[in-house]
Amino acid sequence: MALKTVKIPEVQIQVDLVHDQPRRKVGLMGGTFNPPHLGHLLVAEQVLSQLGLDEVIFIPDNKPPHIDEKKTISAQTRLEMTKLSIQGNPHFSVSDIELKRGGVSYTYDTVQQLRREHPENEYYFIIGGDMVEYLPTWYKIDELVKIVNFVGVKRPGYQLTSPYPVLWVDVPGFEVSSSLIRQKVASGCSIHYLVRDEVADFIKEEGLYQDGSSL
Ligand SMILES: Nc1ncnc2c1ncn2[C@@H]1O[C@H](COP(=O)(O)OP(=O)(O)OP(=O)(O)O)[C@@H](O)[C@H]1O
Ligand SMILES: O=C(O)c1ccc[n+]([C@@H]2O[C@H](COP(=O)([O-])O)[C@@H](O)[C@H]2O)c1
Repeated sequence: MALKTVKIPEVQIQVDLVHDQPRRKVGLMGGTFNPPHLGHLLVAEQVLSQLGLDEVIFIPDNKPPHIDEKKTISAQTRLEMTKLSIQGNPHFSVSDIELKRGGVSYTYDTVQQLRREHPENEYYFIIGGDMVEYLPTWYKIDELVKIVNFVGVKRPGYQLTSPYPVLWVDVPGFEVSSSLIRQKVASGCSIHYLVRDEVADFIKEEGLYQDGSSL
């Protein structure tokens, strides 16, 4: 059989690299993490697996919008403890985006910045059930709900309705909080099994929370 070479005219194909790829589902776990405890890890892991997220990024705030700053230790120290807390989980990471930006850490600013840097991602902001009733007070909340999915983690004793769309996730209740950890350290009580060993060691080595001034 005789073969003939045929010249095909050049065709220009434009591929939309952003929207032709499946969007990555990224969870954001914002917090003061003063200190990070096993409740944070339990919640992040459950949300990751129940919603089929690709990863969860822990974001320690620089200046929390609604917390008395005097009770908070340095952002750098909280960042360091958060890194220790997530060690070994390939789906977890820690971002210093709010520390680098400085000032009060509004979630709207953080999500906008992340969307600019990673337009391929779809974001899920994880909040404890205790936070949901305060959503109406958040900075630029009407715009924020349009660019992020809020995931509410059911926490016993807190209101489970919100004027804004919230994706509710059932997580076994584990009533640990950073305030409880600070109280236990100040009163010389064990925090074993409430925080990662690495975090407990760090708190001890640095002498954090011992004088009760951060209660
Ligand atoms: N045990 C828990 N179960 C479910 N969600 C939690 C739990 N602890 C904290 N969260 C949620 O994790 C996020 C970050 O919390 P944060 O760092 O302020 O810790 P916290 O334990 O609530 O701190 P504090 O006791 O100092 O108020 C918030 O959305 C909070 O509601
Ligand atoms: O943007 C806001 O107005 C806003 C108000 C309250 C809380 N947040 C964020 O919610 C996360 C949990 O807050 P907190 O106070 O429980 O540590 C943390 O990332 C905060 O920056 C954000």
